[in-house]
Amino acid sequence: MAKKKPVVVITRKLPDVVETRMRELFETRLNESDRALTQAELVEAVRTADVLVPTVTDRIDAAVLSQAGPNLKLIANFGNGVDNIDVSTANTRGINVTNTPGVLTEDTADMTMALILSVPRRLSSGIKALESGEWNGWSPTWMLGHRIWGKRLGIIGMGRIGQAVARRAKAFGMSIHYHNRRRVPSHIEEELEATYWDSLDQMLARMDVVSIHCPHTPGTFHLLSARRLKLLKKDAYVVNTARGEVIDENALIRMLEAGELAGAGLDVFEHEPAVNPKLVKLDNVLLLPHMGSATIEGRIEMGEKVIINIKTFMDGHRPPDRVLPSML
Ligand SMILES: O=CC(=O)O
Repeated sequence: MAKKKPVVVITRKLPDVVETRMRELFETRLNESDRALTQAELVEAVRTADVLVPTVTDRIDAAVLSQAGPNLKLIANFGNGVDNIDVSTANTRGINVTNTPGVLTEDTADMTMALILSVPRRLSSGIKALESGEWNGWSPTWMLGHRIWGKRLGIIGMGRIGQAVARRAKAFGMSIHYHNRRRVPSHIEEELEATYWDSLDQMLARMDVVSIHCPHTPGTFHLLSARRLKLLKKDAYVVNTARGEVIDENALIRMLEAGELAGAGLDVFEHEPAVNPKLVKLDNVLLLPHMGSATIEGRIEMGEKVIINIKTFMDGHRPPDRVLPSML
């Protein structure tokens, strides 16, 4: 008798090729509407699924997990960050969690580099000025930004994405500095000519641009606190393509409004999808709607990773991208 296919509940619309392959392999339940599920709908999903495929927009907390049916054995996140999932509770309940690392590294690093280049060079203000008809022609003193070449980039979180950003920034003539829980292997430091700062505070005080690449965990919540933001130079820029919660957004806004920071490039926000209207009003910011990994190629590869994780797990093996609470 053929083995029963696992019931896989997918919370959001995924690329067509991914959904087609999922349908071939699993008893797949899709969300045709592409709106985020309500908490009640999520509870219904975990009650009935063998495997849940959530995304960053689904909060799989202890309350949701407490409603999980006996068949739920795997949460295969369509995404790299797993701060949307209570991994410890899942673990205690015998539910495995996987993510999709690696495949969105280069795309997210590209988007980060785009922000690192765009904010100091005032791309957003320039575009607005041109579109509103404000531009009267070239002027020696109009719309001046800051040079990138020769500036110091401070990377917070030197994992895959942090390193990919460092590689790009080095090619643009920036010097690379980083703070990380652990020092990266010396051959990587040498390749990137990167300086390690054990003290985040000391690094912040010296940087021209600071870019965040650590995950959001209880330990990194508001890592860039009001106190730490004040350590930055007045002409420094902050870039965030990681998670909004890593920065105290209200403190950042106050500093940008007061001219105590030169500008910010943000792809993520503390209360997504809400964006603080005060941020939108600022002209020294470039804001993007969480697009860091938004490439067709990347999203298909993320889907392939999800499929491999489910398939491997269902075949009785350890899924390649298993996330353990100790890794966070
Ligand atoms: O932000 C997106 C992800 O973590 O995959």
